Amino acid sequence: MTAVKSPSPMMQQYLAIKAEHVDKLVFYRMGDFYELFFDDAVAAAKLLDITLTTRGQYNGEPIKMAGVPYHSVEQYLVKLVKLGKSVAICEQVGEVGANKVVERKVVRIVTAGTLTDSALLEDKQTNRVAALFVGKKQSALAWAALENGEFRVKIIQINQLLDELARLQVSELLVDSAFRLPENMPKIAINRLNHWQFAPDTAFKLLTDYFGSQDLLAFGLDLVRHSAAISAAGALLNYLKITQNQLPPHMDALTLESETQFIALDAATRRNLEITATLSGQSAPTLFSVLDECVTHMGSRLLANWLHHPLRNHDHIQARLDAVNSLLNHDVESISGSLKKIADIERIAARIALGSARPRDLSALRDSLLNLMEIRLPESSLLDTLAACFPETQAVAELLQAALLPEPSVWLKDGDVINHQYNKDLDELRHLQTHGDDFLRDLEARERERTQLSTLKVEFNRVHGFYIELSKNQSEQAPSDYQRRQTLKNAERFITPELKAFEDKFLAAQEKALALEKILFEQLLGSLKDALPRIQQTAKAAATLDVLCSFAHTAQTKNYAMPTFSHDGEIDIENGRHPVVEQQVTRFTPNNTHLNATQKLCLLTGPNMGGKSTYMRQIALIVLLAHTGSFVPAKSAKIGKIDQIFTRIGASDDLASNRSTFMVEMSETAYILHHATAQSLVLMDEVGRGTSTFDGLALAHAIAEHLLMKNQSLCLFATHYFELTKLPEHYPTAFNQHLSALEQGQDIVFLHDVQDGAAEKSYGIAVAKLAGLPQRALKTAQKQLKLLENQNTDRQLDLFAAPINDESDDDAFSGSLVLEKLNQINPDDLTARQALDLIYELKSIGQS
Ligand SMILES: Nc1ncnc2c1ncn2[C@@H]1O[C@H](COP(=O)(O)OP(=O)(O)OP(=O)(O)O)[C@@H](O)[C@H]1O
Repeated sequence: MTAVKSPSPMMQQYLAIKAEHVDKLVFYRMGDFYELFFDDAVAAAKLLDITLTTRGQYNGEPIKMAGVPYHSVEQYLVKLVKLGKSVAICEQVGEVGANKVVERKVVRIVTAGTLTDSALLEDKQTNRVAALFVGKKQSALAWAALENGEFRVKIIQINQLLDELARLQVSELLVDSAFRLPENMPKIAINRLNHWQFAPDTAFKLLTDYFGSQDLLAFGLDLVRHSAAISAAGALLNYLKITQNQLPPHMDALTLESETQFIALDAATRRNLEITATLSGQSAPTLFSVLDECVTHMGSRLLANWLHHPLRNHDHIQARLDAVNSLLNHDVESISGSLKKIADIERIAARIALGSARPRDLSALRDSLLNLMEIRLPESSLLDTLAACFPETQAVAELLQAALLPEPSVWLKDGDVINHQYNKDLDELRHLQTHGDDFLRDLEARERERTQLSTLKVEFNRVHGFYIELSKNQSEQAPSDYQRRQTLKNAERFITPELKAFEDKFLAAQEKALALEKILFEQLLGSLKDALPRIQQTAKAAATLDVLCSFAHTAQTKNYAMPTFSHDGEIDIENGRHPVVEQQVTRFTPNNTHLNATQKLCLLTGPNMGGKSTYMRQIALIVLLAHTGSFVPAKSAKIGKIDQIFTRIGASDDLASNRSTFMVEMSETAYILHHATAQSLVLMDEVGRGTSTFDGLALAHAIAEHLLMKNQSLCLFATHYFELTKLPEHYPTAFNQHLSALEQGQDIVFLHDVQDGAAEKSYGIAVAKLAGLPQRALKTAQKQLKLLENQNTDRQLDLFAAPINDESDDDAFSGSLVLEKLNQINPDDLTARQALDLIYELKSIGQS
């Protein structure tokens, strides 16, 4: 029987650490490498494409091992985090001793949502981690961005989860271990927490301790009404504490977000409008890629956030618009020029908070703060507020100016970070070193004089320290007090007692100086931590200014106009353009849009490729842009109160969740019909086309009617079903428009021009010709079409003749139509004849 050897002390240490981080890959530091063992090694070898080897034995089996060099660890971490893995970084924290295993500790856990290293983060994307709590009565989502101290929570319905994740662009979600994820989850890292980690009492205590308050009422949260929100926020804070090995000190408030703050966009709408990603997942061309003229990464990230969070409050929007307008009349270029010199101080602030800032972070912060103070802004209420932020960090800039060398070393361990005249002791130690040069020159001169040896030099190198060097020829004549230190091919190096004494003093001074610089740097970080709220505020102000300048720049170069707002339900756009498509075509045809109380649902017809989707999206994008405070691609735009934008555009199979095109289409439509209000903007593109013609037509008709009568939203309804163009005859708030095209022989020319009335034909065959369908197939299609048209004149599908079974609903529809009609008239303005006509009209509505 072979005795099983007990694991080595090092392996025992590893196993103990691994036991605490079962679900993570443990990167175990050994000298210049991070090593992974057992299953972690197998997984890492596969994921990172690195060599799998073995080292020693455990339970009689070779231990599998894989490793990555410590100096290039970041590239491996990026890969793993992108694949949704979490990594526990285990460092050597004790002194390396001869006979014992060096002490090691997990110093941080790297997860997708909690990264702060600049090398691991996307420059233009805010990285967020969220925690979901699902309670019996209430559910809540809390989220945080370590890079800027954002910490928020919102009470949500569980079916809104995907919309919220899309809005916040979350990269990591924490859920209860028992939670069943929805089928069509986006590809983000999921980490499961134990149920107890959401316990409201523990969460409440953690949060109140963190904020140093007795309760959370200052944040609008009380334990009875918001226990779900408190659970979610507490679990999240605890997770941050574990991953960062400390409570992040820079989240100074927990904000309870309300439903009414932003225009709501569901996940499908964000996708369809291609705000920050194209439908195929690319980063360009998108609304963001076209608008991003920001010169700082902070600005770009804030712009992306603004585009995903259109405001509802007209005053707040107007403040942004006024600022853009003021900048337009000023020299925007010079402000942008100054902003270009600003570093990513938002992320530097986070690194200061977490104690990982490096010397060059602080010098960049110093230079940025000084530059910001030089910027002069034109007047506007918002710009005045921003301008007032910059001097707030003057004291910080001055402290950094005093404390840091103009160009400090990259690494603190190399010294030369702290400024001269900042600390007396450091100056003295440094003096000893510079003074050392004089001493050496003096020694060299004296020794040459004494020995009369012409090749004698006194020098220093990092490995061998100080030495006196003589050429081979003259080395034999070295005085007796010269002790040999090193023999080279052509020279001998010596040391003397005097030089040795100096070396000891010099090296001690150097060591002391380095140690002192380290202490001073830590102290500096400590003082900066106290100033964090002001630094964060300045960072936010700089980012805001950058976005406003970007808006002004776009307005100027792309000919955008300032939108205006009203309290009515209307969208009135003159010469509107699609911000992205107009950049891609040589000549974009602008179009007008008039949606209001009398024209609520526009039935949009026209040939394929005629520009229907572009036109519909451009309206949504103009509305969205206006609510971010940007000027808009139009000659003018007046927009009423909007609460939500819905889109049902395009047919894409949701293969991941095994839902057919038609199923996706219907569930998105169902969601819209359940949620759209009279203040919503709804875009429907060819609903019903995913099923048979009659089913599709009947559904499209019913959906349009529902939108008209129940939701009463402002709506664009693109369709190929010509039968639907009869709707306006029965519903006065529906109206027809079409995208025009010209037929030249068998060919078709798209004019992309929106005109009143319905399209006369669909031009399907002409478009198919354009797409290169073989002549023979085209001819057959033409014949077939003639046949079908002849048959159909006899059996035209009459949707409006068909009785609707649900009489009560029918009555309600007619009733509301009558009411709507009555609301539109002023009896005093009617002649007797008009009044009589009106009675006939009302009667006919009742009978229809
Ligand atoms: N207003 C416009 N001015 C110039 N070009 C336009 C305009 N609108 C659309 N286009 C061009 O026409 C192309 C087709 O437009 P779009 O996809 O909107 O057509 P569609 O009617 O929705 O087609 P389908 O019914 O096949 O989806 C666009 O990619 C764009 O190049």
